[in-house]
Amino acid sequence: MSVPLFSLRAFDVVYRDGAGEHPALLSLDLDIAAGRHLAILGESGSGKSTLAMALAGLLPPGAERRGALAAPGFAAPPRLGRDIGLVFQDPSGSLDPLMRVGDQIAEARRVNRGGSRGEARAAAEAWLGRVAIPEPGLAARRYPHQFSGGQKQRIALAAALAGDPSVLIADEPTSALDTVTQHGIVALLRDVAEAGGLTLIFVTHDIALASGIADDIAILHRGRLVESGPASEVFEAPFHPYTRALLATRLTLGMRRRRRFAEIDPRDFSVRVPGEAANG
Ligand SMILES: Nc1ncnc2c1ncn2[C@@H]1O[C@H](COP(=O)(O)OP(=O)(O)OP(=O)(O)O)[C@@H](O)[C@H]1O
Repeated sequence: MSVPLFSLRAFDVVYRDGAGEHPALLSLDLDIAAGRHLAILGESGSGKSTLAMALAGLLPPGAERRGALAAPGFAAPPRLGRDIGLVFQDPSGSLDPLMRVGDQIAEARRVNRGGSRGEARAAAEAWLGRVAIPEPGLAARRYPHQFSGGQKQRIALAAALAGDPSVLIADEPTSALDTVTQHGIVALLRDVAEAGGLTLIFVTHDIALASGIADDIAILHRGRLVESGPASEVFEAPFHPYTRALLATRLTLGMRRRRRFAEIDPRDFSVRVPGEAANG
């Protein structure tokens, strides 16, 4: 790999609160390559969001970092909005309900890239078009509540990209959406990342979505990186028993959601399909 965008070595994150210490990431060694699409995959609580927030420089004050997290692929320390765009699971959390969506995207443009108000407004409408919001000129004058959940996520994406970042971190951006809308958002993320030559870091618990978007995969389990590499290698020749178990659960992806990860026994990584013998 040429110079990685991000490089983590023996990287730990520990949360501390009144109830004690909660290790969220343990001894992570990972290089993230520029221009590729990385899916960070794992079940709930495995540390995916913690890793995404650490990369974005957004760990909360109570989080203690140890080890190294460097950004050698940037000329200067990366800045949120300008170098790194961020979208979350709930687009309402990143959109101001009292502000017209066009103004929000224009503001993100001006704060990060300067220019006149007119230029920023034009950029906002162009972005609304690029994320496939119909009638961008009219849409720009509407408020977030006047859009569907999927449209709001598209608008949040436009705001995240308005500052022309080179990296987009998407933390479970489709979890709150129905399946059809999910696939539309994933296709859009892939398209905008490809068109802009962006590095995409996509956090998900869903193997099917990860396999639809990722060049590279990093799999977390209980705060540890158990496997990482090109998606084709990880999916075709998984090395770690947890990855093999995770892929075995892929058979159940068409089934009810709650079954997906509950079937892996953390003690021996065997896969237990409810009502059947373990096949791990
Ligand atoms: N602010 C916090 N204070 C204390 N513990 C935290 C905090 N944030 C996360 N944790 C703990 O750190 C661990 C990793 O959490 P994290 O949110 O990174 O996992 P995740 O894989 O993104 O999970 P999910 O998919 O459910 O969002 C969990 O045990 C979680 O309870």
